[in-house]
Amino acid sequence: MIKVEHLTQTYGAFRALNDVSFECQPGKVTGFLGPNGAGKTTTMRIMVGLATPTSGSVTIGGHRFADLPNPGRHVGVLLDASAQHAGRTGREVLTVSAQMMGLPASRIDEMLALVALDNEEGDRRVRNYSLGMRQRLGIANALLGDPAVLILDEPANGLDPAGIRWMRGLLRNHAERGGTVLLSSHLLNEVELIADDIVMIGRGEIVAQGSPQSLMQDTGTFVRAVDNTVLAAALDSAGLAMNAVGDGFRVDAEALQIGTLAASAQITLLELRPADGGLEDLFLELTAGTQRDALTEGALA
Ligand SMILES: Nc1ncnc2c1ncn2[C@@H]1O[C@H](COP(=O)(O)OP(=O)(O)OP(=O)(O)O)[C@@H](O)[C@H]1O
Repeated sequence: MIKVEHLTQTYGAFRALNDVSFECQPGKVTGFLGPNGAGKTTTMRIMVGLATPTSGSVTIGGHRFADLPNPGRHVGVLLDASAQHAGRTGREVLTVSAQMMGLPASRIDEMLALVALDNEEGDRRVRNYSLGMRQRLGIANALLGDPAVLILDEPANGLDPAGIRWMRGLLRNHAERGGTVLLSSHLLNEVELIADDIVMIGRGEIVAQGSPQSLMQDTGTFVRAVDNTVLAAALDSAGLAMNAVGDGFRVDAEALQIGTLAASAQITLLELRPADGGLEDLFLELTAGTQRDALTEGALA
C-alpha cells in the first residue's frame, strides 16, 4: 500500500502541492489524473525519494522509500523513459539494474521477452530506440525486481494501440496478483478502462478521489428540449444548477423533478436521462478552475 499524508511542496513562493493525502490499495490500479502542471510528477518524485517535501510524508508498505534496503525489489518505478542512459544498450540498462538488485542474468531475457523487445533490439543503443521502445524498456526495468508496488508516470506514452492494450493487461494482472499500481495518465478513456480507484489533482490540491463508479454516480441528469432557452429559464427559476453540455444541460437534480417541471411548464423534452459523460466530462468539470486551456480558447477563436 502507498500512503500519502498531507504532502505540501513549495518552490519559493509557489505551492506545487498543498496538503495532498491519498492511499493506493493492494490489488487495485489507482489512476492519478490532473491537468498539466497539477503536481502528479512532483508527488511521484517525492514517493520514490527523488524530492524532499516541504512537509508531509509518503510510506510504501509502511516504510519510507529511503529506508527500503533493496528498493527495486519492492517498488518498480518508471518516471521518465527518456532519462535512461542513451549510450547503453537496452540489455546493458537492465544488466546494471539486475546487478544492483542481485538478480540472476536470466531475468533480463525474461523481461525483454515480456515487453516484446527482441534480441536484436535488446542489443541496440537506447539513443536509437523509438519512444515506444524506451517506454517498453522502462517498464521492463520497473518490473525487473518483481516488486509488489508499481509507480508509473505516463507509462502509455508513445505506445501504439496494441502496446496500450498489452500494458493494460499487464497492470491488471499485476493488481490481480495482489500488487499495488499507481499510474498517472492523460488518456482518460484508458484510465476509465483500467482504474479501480481514481485520484484527481488540480493545481496541487486533490479535487476528487474514489472508484470511477462512485465519482460518476453524482453526475446528475442530462436534459434537452425542443427549445433549450425556455428550458434553461424554467430550470433557473426553479433554482436548479445546470451546465451546458453538448446540445443540452447537465442538471443537479433527479429526472423525476426535471420531468415534472418541464411538464407543468409545457416544455417538450427530447432527452431526459442520467448524465453519462464519463470520466472526461467529470475531469473537465472538477478541474475547470485549474485548466490552462480554458484561458487560451478565446485567443484561438
Ligand atoms: N524544481 C522545481 N522548481 C520550481 N517549480 C517546480 C519544480 N518542479 C516542479 N515545479 C512546478 O510544480 C508544478 C507541478 O509540476 P508537475 O511536474 O508535478 O506537474 P504534472 O501534474 O506532472 O504535469 P504534467 O501533466 O504536465 O506532466 C508545475 O507548475 C511545475 O512547474
